[in-house]
Amino acid sequence: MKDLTLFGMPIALDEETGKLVSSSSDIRWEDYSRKYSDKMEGLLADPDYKKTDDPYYDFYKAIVSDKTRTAFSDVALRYDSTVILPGYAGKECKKTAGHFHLPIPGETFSFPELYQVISGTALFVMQRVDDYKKEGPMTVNDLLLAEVHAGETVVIPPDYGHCTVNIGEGTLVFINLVSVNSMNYYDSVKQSHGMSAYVYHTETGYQIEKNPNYTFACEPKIVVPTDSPKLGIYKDVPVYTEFLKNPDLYQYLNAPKELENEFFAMLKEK
Ligand SMILES: O=P(O)(O)OC[C@H]1O[C@](O)(CO)[C@@H](O)[C@@H]1O
Repeated sequence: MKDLTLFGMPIALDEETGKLVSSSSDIRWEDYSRKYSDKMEGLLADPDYKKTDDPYYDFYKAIVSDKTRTAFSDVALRYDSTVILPGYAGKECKKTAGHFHLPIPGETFSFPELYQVISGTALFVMQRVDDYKKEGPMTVNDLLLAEVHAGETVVIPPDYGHCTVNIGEGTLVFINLVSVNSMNYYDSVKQSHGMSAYVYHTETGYQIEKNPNYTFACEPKIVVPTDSPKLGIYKDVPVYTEFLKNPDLYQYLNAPKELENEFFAMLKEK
């Protein structure tokens, strides 16, 4: 068992099964699901990779303790976790499917989403396109690849489609804080055979390749996150703990306009 102290609550990773385990009966998740490689069909760099028994990632929806449930529901935010298992599809690093968020009701832009890495190393692929519901090739106007290590946090800006890639050698565990009203849109990513950057494992780390099913009006930028007091983000401090101190500070996840620049300002080019 590996203790995952960055969760801010007693949750460990069972390294044999890759599953999260809570040592407190008070902590629950609303739902759990595991995605296997067959469900990634059409999203991978290699269209022929279809090993159906290869586990890709687990999703734990709405993790709360009885004591903290209302702190999250009062501000309409949800705390989930995703665990991407080790391994590769050919040479491609394992990743989540990827999606865009639909616009906030009554607005022209979508909900942002906060992610903190709990264990392992992630590359968050974040892409802004000309039209996320386009049927032909989407044009990428901005492509940010955020390298995020355990204890670090990134916020996906409104209107950026995103997926998370496991670029470490082991299991990647991360949490997200997101509006309960945020809805996902998958079709255009699926039709494009994944996000606009494919990430491959190499001897020295990882390598990026542009997905040929997109048109590019920009070059990919590798960035790293920094602390942001305005966003309640501090390296090695669990977002869960920080959120409970001041849930209202995280209202930017429901109403992002005022702090939007900060989502970009906290990212530094590598
Ligand atoms: O919905 P996808 O693209 O399979 O990815 C799952 C991801 O989406 C979320 O469910 C919430 O937006 C994340 O917690 C998770 O990492």
